[in-house]
Amino acid sequence: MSQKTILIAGLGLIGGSLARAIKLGHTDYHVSAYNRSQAPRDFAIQEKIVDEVSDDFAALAVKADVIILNFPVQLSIDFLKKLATLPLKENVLISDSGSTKTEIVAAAETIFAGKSARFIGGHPMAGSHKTGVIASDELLFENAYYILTPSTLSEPKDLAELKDILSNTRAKFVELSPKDHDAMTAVTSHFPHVVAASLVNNAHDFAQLMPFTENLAAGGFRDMTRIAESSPDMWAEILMSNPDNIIYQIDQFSQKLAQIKQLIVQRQSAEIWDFFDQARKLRSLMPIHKGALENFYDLFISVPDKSDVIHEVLGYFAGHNLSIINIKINETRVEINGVLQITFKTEQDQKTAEHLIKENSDYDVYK
Ligand SMILES: NC(=O)C1=CN([C@@H]2O[C@H](COP(=O)(O)OP(=O)(O)OC[C@H]3O[C@@H](n4cnc5c(N)ncnc54)[C@H](O)[C@@H]3O)[C@@H](O)[C@H]2O)C=CC1
Ligand SMILES: O=C(O)C(=O)Cc1ccc(O)cc1
Repeated sequence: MSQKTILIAGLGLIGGSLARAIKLGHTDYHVSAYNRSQAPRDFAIQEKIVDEVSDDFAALAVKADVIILNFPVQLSIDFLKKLATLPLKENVLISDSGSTKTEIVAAAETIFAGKSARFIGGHPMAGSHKTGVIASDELLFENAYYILTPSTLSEPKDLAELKDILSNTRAKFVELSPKDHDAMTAVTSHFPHVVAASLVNNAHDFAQLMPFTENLAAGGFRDMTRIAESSPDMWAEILMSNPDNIIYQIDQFSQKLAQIKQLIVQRQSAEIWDFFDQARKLRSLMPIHKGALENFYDLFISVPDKSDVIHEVLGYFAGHNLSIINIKINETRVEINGVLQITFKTEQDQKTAEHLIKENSDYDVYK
């Protein structure tokens, strides 16, 4: 154990979650936090998320051994520039949590060329559409990938040091080049946010003609658009920071839409079936089915909206000694089925439970 001062700059959802995890994992560390506004600072002290808070970035930065920037991407680059003007500690280790990596790593390499500061880009691949320290959670990154992008300002021992500092996030660390990171996250994160926002805007436009439309949005629309409630500040910056990869995805996607449109125009029902079947098979093979809790096994049960349904389903398992890790019921509405999600520790328990539910009820069960 070593005494270190860790500065969390930006006490929002990500900064707050990192601070919580770091402090819980390393009680010997002094964790300080910069935030421009007072309410998050007061909250963080009250909740014992950090040891010290201030709106004086420079004063905290010069005392820090490790600095993690948790701002919208472009602002983190501005803060890197500020850091370069300060008498920082020798060999200070700097990282960030931004959703794009090429721009910030290139900026750090230029800004700190010839200085002793070390820089490693970071991106925890978990989060929420919510913002702010109030939504922060020390388990936010558990089992999620945490991408680290080394730079010319870092060596393997620096990576090991950063992983140790972040170890209590319980994330899975992966090293990628900034370029590969930005290409891949454009597909799985940045472009889907563009689609979600477009779906909502599209429904709204159509509702100008037929106002009842929005009332008919069901579970599928809700699942596909939750992230449209994300912060516009953050997403505008992400698009500006990774434009070429996102434009490429928009072009690829436009081609896919044009293809399916053509199939519909030509009434090619067999090909349309193949289009959906291919997606269904591919999705079932994607690692997202393991969720954040890799190696845990989920069952999704379509259940009626009644108060004792969890009791009822658990009753089917009586005497089978199944290890259940988590039970969650997604929002249900009167007369509409809800989804009961039960997470098991082993595949065998998942199979047994599936069998028992099918034997005792006519509920649909999915993995
Ligand atoms: N929200 C998410 O799900 C994820 C976000 N990220 C990245 O993490 C970074 C932080 O995002 P969140 O914590 O979600 O956002 P947030 O909105 O919860 O927090 C942003 C922080 O930046 C500060 N800030 C904003 N403008 C400022 C300014 N002009 N001067 C000083 N401070 C300012 C705010 O006070 C706040 O502390 C972003 O770069 C984002 O791309 C990465 C992974 C997941
Ligand atoms: O809300 C969600 O599900 C997200 O997609 C969270 C998220 C947002 C930004 C990132 O860079 C990584 C993860």
